[in-house]
Amino acid sequence: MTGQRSPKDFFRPLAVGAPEPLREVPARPSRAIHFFDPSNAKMAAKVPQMVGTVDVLLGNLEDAVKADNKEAARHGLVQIARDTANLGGGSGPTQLWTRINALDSPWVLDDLTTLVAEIGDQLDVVMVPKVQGAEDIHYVDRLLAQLEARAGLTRPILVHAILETARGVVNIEEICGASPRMQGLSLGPADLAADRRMKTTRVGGGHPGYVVREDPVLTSDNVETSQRRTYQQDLWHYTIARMVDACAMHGIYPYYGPFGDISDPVACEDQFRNAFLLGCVGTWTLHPSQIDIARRVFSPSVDDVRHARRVVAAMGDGTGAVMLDGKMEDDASLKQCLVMVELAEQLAGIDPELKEQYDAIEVDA
Ligand SMILES: CC(=O)SCCNC(=O)CCNC(=O)[C@H](O)C(C)(C)COP(=O)(O)OP(=O)(O)OC[C@H]1O[C@@H](n2cnc3c(N)ncnc32)[C@H](O)[C@@H]1OP(=O)(O)O
Ligand SMILES: CC(=O)C(=O)O
Ligand SMILES: [Mg+2]
Repeated sequence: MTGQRSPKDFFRPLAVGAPEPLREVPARPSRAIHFFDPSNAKMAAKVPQMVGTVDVLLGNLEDAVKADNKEAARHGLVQIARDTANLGGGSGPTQLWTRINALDSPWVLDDLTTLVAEIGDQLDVVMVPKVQGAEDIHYVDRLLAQLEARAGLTRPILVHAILETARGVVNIEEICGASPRMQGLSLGPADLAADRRMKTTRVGGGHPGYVVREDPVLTSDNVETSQRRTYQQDLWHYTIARMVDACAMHGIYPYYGPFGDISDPVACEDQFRNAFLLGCVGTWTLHPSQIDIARRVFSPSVDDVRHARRVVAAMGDGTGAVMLDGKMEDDASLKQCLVMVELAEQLAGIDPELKEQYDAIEVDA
């Protein structure tokens, strides 16, 4: 593809002295990417006690941080990273991510130069907003390599793109494949809606006007018998499905994004669950009350793990077909069950409560 590195150069460091790019993106649990504003003293004070209770803590520097607080947020994040034990750095229970300012903003260069120099060894992933195409990832890729080399880092910092422009959606495959640093994609429903000129005013979630109406039921005299029901549809289905395919193709991870109606945990849970079922590995949490929802939704249920283990056991060498509870299982349903079993094992490795629940599962023949 034009502008892409040749296969032989794809995994070469982009600066002398920069760490070797990873061949495979580590599958680290990231059910909840919890956003906080490092310039908000009350939020910042809560961060140390959140380590170990949430998979990812993300210091947000972009939208939702007031322009006057941009520098305070950047320096606040450096301070928090330095002062908080077991936060980020490629191991430990909670990863440290940041969302930098947009690439055309006056703040982004200082965001990257400061953060990589000061806390690059702790920073696991840099989230880049409003990514339009591979050229944005190439810019960040080279700059990170130069800064990593200067800071003497031995582990590459990964990059996550937010899909929040129509052009970004159109270029989704080239964005995912632009660099071995690419860790994943998140949906940016608020900016994306504005860029597409959608007629919504929300941050993620459904809309009561986006419906399908059932056909009229007529009597033999051609009179309508009852009111026709409507069914609300998911505004984000198309975009999430594209993200899942593009990410799966490139071996990276898709995430839902923000659900702005903090006061509606039920609808929040539904949106998160749709994303989980379609293939997303996690979501953002904007408020502490959303963390438990994300953790619950993006961890396979005990019933699903029990069923998956039963299929694995029944399928023996993994070939052929068997009947379980009146249903046919074969190589393909086994593969789905293995996705569930592997995710459960991975999560049990970092979540003692889940480990206890999964360990207690008894699988009958
Ligand atoms: C479209 C996008 O770009 S989405 C991404 C950008 N947006 C964000 O990052 C938003 C992050 N979240 C927030 O700013 C806040 O949660 C808000 C503005 C939504 C609500 O904040 P508040 O009105 O303070 O909520 P609330 O009163 O319920 O907070 C309860 C407590 O939780 C704290 N809290 C709220 N949000 C967070 C958070 N994200 N992380 C840690 N603590 C938090 C509050 O400081 C408050 O602390 P206190 O008990 O010591 O007073
Ligand atoms: C997530 C985000 O930044 C947006 O929805 O615009
Ligand atoms: Mg946005």
